Amino acid sequence: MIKGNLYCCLFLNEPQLQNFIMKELHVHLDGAIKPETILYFGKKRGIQLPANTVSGLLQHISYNKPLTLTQFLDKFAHYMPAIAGDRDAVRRVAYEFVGMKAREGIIYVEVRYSPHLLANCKVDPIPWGQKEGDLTPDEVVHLVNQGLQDGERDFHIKARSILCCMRHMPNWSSEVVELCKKYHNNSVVAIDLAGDELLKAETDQGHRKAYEEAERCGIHRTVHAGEVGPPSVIKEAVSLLKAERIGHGYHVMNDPVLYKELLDKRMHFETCPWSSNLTGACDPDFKKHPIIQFRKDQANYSLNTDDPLIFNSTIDTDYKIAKKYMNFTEEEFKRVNINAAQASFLPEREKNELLNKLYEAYGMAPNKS
Ligand SMILES: O=c1[nH]cnc2c1ncn2[C@H]1C[C@H](O)[C@@H](CO)O1
Repeated sequence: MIKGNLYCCLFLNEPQLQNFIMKELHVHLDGAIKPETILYFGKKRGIQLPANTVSGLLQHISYNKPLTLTQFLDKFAHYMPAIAGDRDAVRRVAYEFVGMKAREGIIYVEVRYSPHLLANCKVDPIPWGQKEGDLTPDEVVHLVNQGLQDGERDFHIKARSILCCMRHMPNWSSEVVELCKKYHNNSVVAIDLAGDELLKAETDQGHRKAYEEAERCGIHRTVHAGEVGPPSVIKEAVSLLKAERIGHGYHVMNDPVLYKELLDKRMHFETCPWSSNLTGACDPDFKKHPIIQFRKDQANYSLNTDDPLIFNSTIDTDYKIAKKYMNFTEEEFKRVNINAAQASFLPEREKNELLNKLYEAYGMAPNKS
């Protein structure tokens, strides 16, 4: 599956893009659903959607001019009622996700989601205005695992998952960490904290306790921080929540001392160029993007899609932006993917296997990044 010489075709059309093998660490399962699947389950379950064609639905869900993070987060409410609470839908979304990523040329992906936002039972409040049903957050994780594992078998790539706590729901977080423990290395590799980071000045006690428990039990940790929020959110993620990676993290640039400290520590930043434009996280002029500074400083970062359904994108969109506006070279794309492999939350042996695949595919000697 892995082709020897990969890069020359990167910016041509999609089938050739597969020749460049990539890793993706920051993508939301509920932001990466096929519109056809939303329509199918909406119709099957008699759930009203804003439109009944793919293009009509996309007009409501996806967009291409910057909004705020809060406005972006509101998009999920348009379609999640069609998927949440349905066993077949949850499993199918996970399965199709793996196929989608395999077609993009991704060989390893860590996909994240909130089990509570897909459930309709044993979750308080029940999300998306659903009636109470019998799908618990625990069973959601089981179903997503099945979908991901079936996808791995059929599409021949590796897919692992990260369970999200949600900033506005600190009462869900203790169960999130328990689910991480229960399904540790059965697809689930880490915990995340997602949602609107501007909600509160300080991270809620519920999240803190969950992260403490995660650290105690050897569960890997990433946190959305400094996407739209100030560097203090990143500081807190690192010092209090013991984050090993930072989701986005662009606003670290506003605190040069913290930035230097995290560069020295080799902290990994999961950057998402197109997302950062559409959520209003960064200046819309890509030539002023913090990723350019990351590149200059040879920081530890990766390139990711975040929510490709809503941003109407694939990983190719983000790579094209990096090449066109940020002067990315072949060497930098390789480095970014090696960074992603090294920062992945896989057990050491599997991580090394993947790294070796990359070195081989990129024509590099092992341990040279
Ligand atoms: O870019 C993001 N920042 C913060 N939260 C996000 C972003 N993209 C998606 N989410 C939220 C909405 C999803 O429902 C949730 C779990 O995937 O995570």
